[in-house]
Amino acid sequence: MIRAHTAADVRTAEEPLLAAGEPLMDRAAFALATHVAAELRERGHRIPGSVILLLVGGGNNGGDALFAGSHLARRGCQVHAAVLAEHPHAAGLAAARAAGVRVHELAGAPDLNDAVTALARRAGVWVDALTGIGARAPLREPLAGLVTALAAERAASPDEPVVVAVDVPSGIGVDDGAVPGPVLPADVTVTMGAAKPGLLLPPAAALAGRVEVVDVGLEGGLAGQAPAVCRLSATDVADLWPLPGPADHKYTRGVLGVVAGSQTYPGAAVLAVAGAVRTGLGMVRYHGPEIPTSLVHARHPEVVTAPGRVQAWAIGCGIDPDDAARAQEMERGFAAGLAARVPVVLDAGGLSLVHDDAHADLPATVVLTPHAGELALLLTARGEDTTREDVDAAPARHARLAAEVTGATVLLKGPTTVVAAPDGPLYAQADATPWLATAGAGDVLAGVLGALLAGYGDALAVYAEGRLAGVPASLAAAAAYVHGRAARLAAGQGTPPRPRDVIFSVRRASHGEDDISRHTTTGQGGPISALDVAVALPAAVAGLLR
Ligand SMILES: NC(=O)C1=CN([C@@H]2O[C@H](COP(=O)(O)OP(=O)(O)OC[C@H]3O[C@@H](n4cnc5c(N)ncnc54)[C@H](OP(=O)(O)O)[C@@H]3O)[C@@H](O)[C@H]2O)[C@@H](O)CC1
Ligand SMILES: [K+]
Repeated sequence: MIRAHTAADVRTAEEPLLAAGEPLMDRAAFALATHVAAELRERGHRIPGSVILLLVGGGNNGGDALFAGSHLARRGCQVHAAVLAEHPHAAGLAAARAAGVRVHELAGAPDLNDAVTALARRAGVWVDALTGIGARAPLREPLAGLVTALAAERAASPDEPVVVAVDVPSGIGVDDGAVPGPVLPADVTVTMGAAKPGLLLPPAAALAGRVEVVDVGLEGGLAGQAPAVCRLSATDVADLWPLPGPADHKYTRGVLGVVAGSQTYPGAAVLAVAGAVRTGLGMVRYHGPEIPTSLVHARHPEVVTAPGRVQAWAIGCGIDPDDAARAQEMERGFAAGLAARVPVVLDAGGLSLVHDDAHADLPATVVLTPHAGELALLLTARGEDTTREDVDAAPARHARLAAEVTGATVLLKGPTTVVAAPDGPLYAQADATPWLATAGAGDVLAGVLGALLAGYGDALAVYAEGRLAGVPASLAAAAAYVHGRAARLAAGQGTPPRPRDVIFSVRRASHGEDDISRHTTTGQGGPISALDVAVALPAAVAGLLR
């Protein structure tokens, strides 16, 4: 699991180490230099003679780059430092000069953008060390204008330079993933001590490139701090998976009640049921009108239509809330779920059930699965005026707000899926493929999540007593992971990345570098349908349980 910690938590963890004289910046700088060298090697460049440009701000983030630059200069690189602050890190500057780094003091220069762009044109690697966790986004002028000019220069450059961000791409919201102003998109972000929330959360995460976490010795200090954002890996999902035992039967494995599909949108029923059945559970009880029922039975003869006890509900896929009969059926299922205190997934039309506060203060075992537009509608209906654009600009904040307003857990669908409960960490899962943006994919996800929740059976009913606090959110993140993994398999793109907590350990003198966002199989993949995703689910689950 990747655990991302806020800037404040990182500072709290580093304080006693700095007071004890631990050389945190040396570790950070050495790892940064090693990663820059690795990028050069990976692109087939020799390290001696390579031209590197450091973009140096006035804080310790700039200090990291200056010390790293001195290592690289000693390895024969031609290193230029564009120093953009009046008072850069003094020791870093001295070390850089001593090692032969060419220092260009450009703070206050009238032709700043031209001067830096001219240096940038000659360099194969740009190291973005303008600001790190000590800065408040957005970047101020003149750095904002400079970053805009460099981003344009890079986009126009025929042999794209590699951009390595130090700790975070300068200008992102470190704690919330916001992008309130210009940011130079990075190929790699080398982050110190722990991942930061903005490296996992949309929209900033998309500007961080591959994220490398450097162990500088903070893990002890961070162990007592709850992470702000988590990302599950295959191992975490496998640990959460409800495995059937020899004594299990269909009722103990979990029964899911599904209220999905309508005469107008019958296919949604098939997809939601397929998602559930192929994720694995004891049984599905389907509640719907004639056409969707016969389609469901044609594909899944094992599905039962008789009413009876269930351990979870999935409600709303393919249902127009204006369809009075279907709306009544949704309400019946929801009320039954709440009364029995079993988990309920509300998707698509089912979200209308929480547009008013008739069901105020829901338990976190109710999981809402909106996309950005549906979340904006829900928040607006609950008195928090919100547009789709607002949600896109700050997905995590709005998912958390919806969780606080309703009490429910919220899984906000998107290229990176964000899960928020009223408390506890956020989850940010980026396991899927752009091919998954296709009709019906959300119906399959509702089925996957319903099956997982049903698999926990009545255990989740005690959630109200707090024994399994946080489990609905982690199961929602696990559902997003498996859904994404199945989509990648279906699209021929292999499995999602395998994140690890610490990738590069300087203190352990490890040279076993890896990264947290490189996929095991690359390639563009190919188109998929929602049904393809459902079909790939058993293989996706089997692969992760191996
Ligand atoms: N965690 C760890 O283990 C380790 C962390 N380390 C490193 O320390 C970094 C944190 O360093 P830090 O605290 O010195 O702050 P930093 O990010 O350089 O920013 C301050 C500078 O930015 C400027 N500035 C601020 N806002 C701005 C804006 N909107 N727009 C423009 N400028 C703005 C501000 O100027 P001022 O506002 O003061 O005029 C000042 O010059 C951290 O990210 C990591 O890289 C390693 O060295 C050791 C191990
Ligand atoms: K930076």
